[in-house]
Amino acid sequence: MKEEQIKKEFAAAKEKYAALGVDVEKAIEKLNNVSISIHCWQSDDVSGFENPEGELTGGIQATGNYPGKANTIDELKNDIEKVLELIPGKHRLSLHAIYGDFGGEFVDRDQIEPKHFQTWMDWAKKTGAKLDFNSTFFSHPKSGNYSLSSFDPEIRNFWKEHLRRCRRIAAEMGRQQGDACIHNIWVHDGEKDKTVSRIQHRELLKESLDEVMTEKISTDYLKDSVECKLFGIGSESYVVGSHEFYMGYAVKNNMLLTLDAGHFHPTEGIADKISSMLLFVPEVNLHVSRPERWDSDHVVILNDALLELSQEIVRSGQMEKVHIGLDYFDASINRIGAYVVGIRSTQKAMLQALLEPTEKLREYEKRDNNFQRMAYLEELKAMPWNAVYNYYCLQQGVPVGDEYIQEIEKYESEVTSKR
Ligand SMILES: C[C@H](O)[C@H](O)[C@@H](O)C(=O)CO
Ligand SMILES: [Mn+2]
Repeated sequence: MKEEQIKKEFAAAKEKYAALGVDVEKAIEKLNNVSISIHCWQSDDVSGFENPEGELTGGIQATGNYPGKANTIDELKNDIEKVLELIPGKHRLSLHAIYGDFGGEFVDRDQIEPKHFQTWMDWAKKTGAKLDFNSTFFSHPKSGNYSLSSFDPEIRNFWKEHLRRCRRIAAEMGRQQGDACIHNIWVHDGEKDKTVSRIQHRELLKESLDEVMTEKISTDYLKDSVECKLFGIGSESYVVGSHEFYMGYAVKNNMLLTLDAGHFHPTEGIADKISSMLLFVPEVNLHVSRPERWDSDHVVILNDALLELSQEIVRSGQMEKVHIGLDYFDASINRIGAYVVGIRSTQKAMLQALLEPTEKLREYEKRDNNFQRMAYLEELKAMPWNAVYNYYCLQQGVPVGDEYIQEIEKYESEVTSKR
């Protein structure tokens, strides 16, 4: 697309939005402050570098076998750098504990230390992408159905030590980057079929978390967030860390709650949860995903669920308290493409929400003018928000419109297809 055309379309869009009382430049500025936490695990189908040939367990599954996955830390870094070149704004990278730089040695989960992530911290400094972190309880011989909530004290101790170390690693990331690292805690524990000892396992999970959390670490460095789930593959009947469990836990302990779009009943969205949770927890962490009939972790696209979620984030007036992270892993398509589409779609949804004349809509709402509210909400769908996004990309020196597709094809033919 020609620069002149992009600017012309932007000028027309700006005028249209101004007529609704919307300041387009302000919306762009706010969008530019939205740092999306990019999940490292789309690049390699959640294999990691601890035991890359091992089985992916914990009730999650990456389906497909598209060539070109990242096999080494360097490949992963290169892929993420390519992604960062193709999207506007400054973003974060979310690492799982199995992605450490273990120097070819096997380092078990109860042995990991900040030093195993120092090369990542150096990379983050160099690229300007801050880090978030995730403890990894799955894909390990000691995590069958249960880890932190196991009846076996040895198993629990092993995972408590893992969690303790992950918190310290995340805190060190936060310290070095001068910005708190969000440490996400997702524990897959659960069972395939009707489970009788539900409360016992939940007591154990609570006990394990409580014990590890006695180590106080400043939220200047570390923000712990707990992620619930309704069911997984092989844990269809019972997941210890359910929504009620972690909502209760986060509220009681004043911690962050992670809402993953794929972790609820198939037709239940997470958008409407934002305004409630912000009243009871200090901040909310999101795992933006796309469940297709189940928690299938499809690439995020610009659909109604994403738009509603973005609207609720913006309308809450507390954008700075909602951390947007991505969580999907599609192994059936070009993985760089999967990242770029998901990130750009998330930004487009956020931009549409930021371009909403919310106060005007609220005025109608207050007066019970619900036809007008509905009509404007419909009209907004056809407003030229994409011209604004194109202009934002131009401003930031990244591909405009569909230009990123060619870039990805080029990277595929020159880099990923040769792996
Ligand atoms: C790999 C991630 O930690 C994982 O996807 C988790 O966040 C999740 O959502 C499990 O379903
Ligand atoms: Mn998740």
